[in-house]
Amino acid sequence: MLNKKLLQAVPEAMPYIRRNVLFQWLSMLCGITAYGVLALVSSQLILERSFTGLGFRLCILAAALFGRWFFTLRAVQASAGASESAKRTIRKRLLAKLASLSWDESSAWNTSELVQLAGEGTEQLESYFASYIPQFFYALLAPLTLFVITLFLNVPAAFALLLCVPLIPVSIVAVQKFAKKLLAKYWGQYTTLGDSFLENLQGLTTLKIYQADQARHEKMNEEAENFRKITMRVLIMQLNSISVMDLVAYGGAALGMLLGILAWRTHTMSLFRVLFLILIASEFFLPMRALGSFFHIAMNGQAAAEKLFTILETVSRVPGTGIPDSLDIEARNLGWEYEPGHPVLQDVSLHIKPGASIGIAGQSGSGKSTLAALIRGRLSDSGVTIGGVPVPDINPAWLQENLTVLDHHGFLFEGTIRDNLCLADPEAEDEQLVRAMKQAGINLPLDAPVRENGSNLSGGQRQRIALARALVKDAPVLILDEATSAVDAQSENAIMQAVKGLKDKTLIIISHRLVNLQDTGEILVLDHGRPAGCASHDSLLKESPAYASLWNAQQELERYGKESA
Ligand SMILES: Nc1ncnc2c1ncn2[C@@H]1O[C@H](COP(=O)(O)OP(=O)(O)OP(=O)(O)O)[C@@H](O)[C@H]1O
Repeated sequence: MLNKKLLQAVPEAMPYIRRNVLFQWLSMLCGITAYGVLALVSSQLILERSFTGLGFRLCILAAALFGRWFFTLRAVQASAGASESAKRTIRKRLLAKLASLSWDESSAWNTSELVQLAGEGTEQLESYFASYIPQFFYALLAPLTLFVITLFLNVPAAFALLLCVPLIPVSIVAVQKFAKKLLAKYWGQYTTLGDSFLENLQGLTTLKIYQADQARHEKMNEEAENFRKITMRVLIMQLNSISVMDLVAYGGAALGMLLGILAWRTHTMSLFRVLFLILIASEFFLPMRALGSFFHIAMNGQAAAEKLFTILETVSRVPGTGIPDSLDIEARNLGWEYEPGHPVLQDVSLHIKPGASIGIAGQSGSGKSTLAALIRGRLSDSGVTIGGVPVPDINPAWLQENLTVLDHHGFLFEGTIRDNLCLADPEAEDEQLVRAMKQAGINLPLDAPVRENGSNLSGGQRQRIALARALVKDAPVLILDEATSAVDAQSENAIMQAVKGLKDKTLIIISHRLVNLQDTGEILVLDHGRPAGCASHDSLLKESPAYASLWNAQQELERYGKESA
């Protein structure tokens, strides 16, 4: 009934949990005192019809009620503390873990699942720490305390009440196995629905263009209906088990009261004792009954926790600490496969000296971006070295400092152009920013507003601002991975001109348009992941049939394009 792993995951919550249990216990003692005074005053009024000492007793009653209110308040505060520390710790650990994973390690989880776990999943764990765990200990402590008190009132009733209490946890354990399976399924459907929703939202324009939105809508309705059904099954299971617990709790309390009344009728118990027993009998069961209701919330939290732990327990690569002493990039007989038995790169060798420029060419799917990802450390393989140090062993901060990548869609954030450029260097002066903009061939004011993802700019403007940002960063190695594939010819020229002007940088340029690679020192040609030549443009035309056929096909296409224009 207790998840040790979860408890150990948030040791910070333990002091709050201990305080919560203590305050609940003190609150219960105050409640018992109040019941005791009530029973005493009532029996006095009934039997003696006298008001002697009533004022004093009422003062004790008021003090006991105040104590109950005060300690309950403190228990609630401790509960809030436990919940806050649990949420903070779990979210921190989750984010730290995700940040420590390499790109290929983290791509095993999709975005919406992670968002759901960090949000809703962690919220559900909050109830586990704030309500379930303290209640678990309190529900053990309370009946034992009441048992000791009841022993002074009536021994058979005390034993009867104590023996009925464990029936509640027994019923909880009985549903636990079934509930666990059901809740795992519930979480599975919840994340699937979240995934579909996010994917459909992101691809809504495409769905509309291809008039596929209606079909997707129906599919999502189907998934939502399945989720509704499983939610109903969870609720039915919870309501049924709560009904069983109610039966045990109130049935047990009634039994205790009955035994007390019978003892009173046979004159073996005073009226005060009977009244006191009647008042406290339900208190025996209420903590266990509350534990039962929290149990269902806790089970939900545990289903989310199972998923959280699969992430937290992922053995991630220890980040490298190496600092290369040169920018010599080398790969010897490099191979890579995303899935076992499906090689994407085989036998690739290259050597890029500092300040050199290299083009990577090949048909779509030939492994160009994969090679770039290996060079920049996004995939954990030690086949590429920089300055003799395998890339995964290099300090990630060093890699980020020295390598900059510009892909086909440089992301722009909401704000101004200045805000976006200053991401690369928060200290950069306006003069430096303007120079980079000029170099990238863009003529817009630094304070020009940028909407989310640059939606108020043209594709060409967006990409040129992204290049300007890369220039502000001024890293010695610049990787362009299809940086011009989504822009107009004018922007493509401006970007390529700017790149050609970067004489002091190591340039790795991946482009489908081979004219963009023509001026690089060397071009590595990939054919289905295998090297098919590495030389200058002119030599490759003669020596590499794969390159020559790519070039000729492109020339043919461009000629056709010009003629038909
Ligand atoms: N994350 C991934 N998981 C599994 N396979 C992948 C992954 N990324 C790429 N691939 C596969 O690896 C192969 C090479 O992909 P890569 O993106 O490196 O090719 P590319 O030459 O850059 O293609 P393009 O020119 O179209 O961008 C493809 O068959 C692709 O399906």
